[in-house]
Amino acid sequence: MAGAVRIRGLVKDFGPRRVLAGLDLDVADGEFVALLGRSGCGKSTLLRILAGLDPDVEGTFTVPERVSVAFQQPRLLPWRRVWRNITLGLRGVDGREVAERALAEVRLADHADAWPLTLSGGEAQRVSLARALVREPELLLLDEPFGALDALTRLAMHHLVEQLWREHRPAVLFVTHDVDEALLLADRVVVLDEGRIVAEHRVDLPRPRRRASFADLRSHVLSNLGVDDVEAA
Ligand SMILES: Nc1ncnc2c1ncn2[C@@H]1O[C@H](COP(=O)(O)OP(=O)(O)OP(=O)(O)O)[C@@H](O)[C@H]1O
Repeated sequence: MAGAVRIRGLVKDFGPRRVLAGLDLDVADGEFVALLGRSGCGKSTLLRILAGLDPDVEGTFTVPERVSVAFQQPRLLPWRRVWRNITLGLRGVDGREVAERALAEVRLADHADAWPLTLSGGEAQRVSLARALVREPELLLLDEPFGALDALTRLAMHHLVEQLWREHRPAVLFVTHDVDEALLLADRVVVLDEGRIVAEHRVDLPRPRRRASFADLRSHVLSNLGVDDVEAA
């Protein structure tokens, strides 16, 4: 297989500020990769570039044909019902039926006719995931999708994302600040700093994972991020 993502020597400048400095990264078909790094290190910039939202770069990258994105804020259109938000831009399909199927997958089967402003944060984020899924992405770009959610809703979303990934098997590039979240979900954790990948860790643990199973790896990743693991023994 050609691989889902291949990035070589990617450089991105905002004026005099170099945000990506010759970044290389591969993501295999169906692989779940978490991208960690300090605030402002260029994670969202990288995702925006891969999503085709910022063509002004140097270097090369290839992504598959079907790429979907979900952001920290669900970005639903408040004047369209939930099902219309999901199918917006999809052509040649029975939108209602496709939306209902996707909503059932994110456990919101009875919310097709709801208005976005009546949804909780977790529900809106699940609609955002459904909208990403109906495009049957080969690559799913998730930019801190649970960053704005409370801890319990986050836990439920971890299970849901893992299950959806298992069923659909897109490659995933998942930006998060949460090391535990990365180790719970990803096949590989990569750490970005100074515009390049500075460390990577394969997470060879069976799923579903427990936090206790990755305590050592957690300390290691945190030290790559320049943070002491206060929970370490
Ligand atoms: N459109 C823009 N114009 C100018 N500078 C920008 C623009 N977008 C991002 N930047 C700068 O590029 C750097 C990287 O931003 P980016 O949003 O990619 O970081 P991040 O790693 O996703 O941060 P966070 O974890 O806080 O979301 C930051 O210094 C930011 O200020």
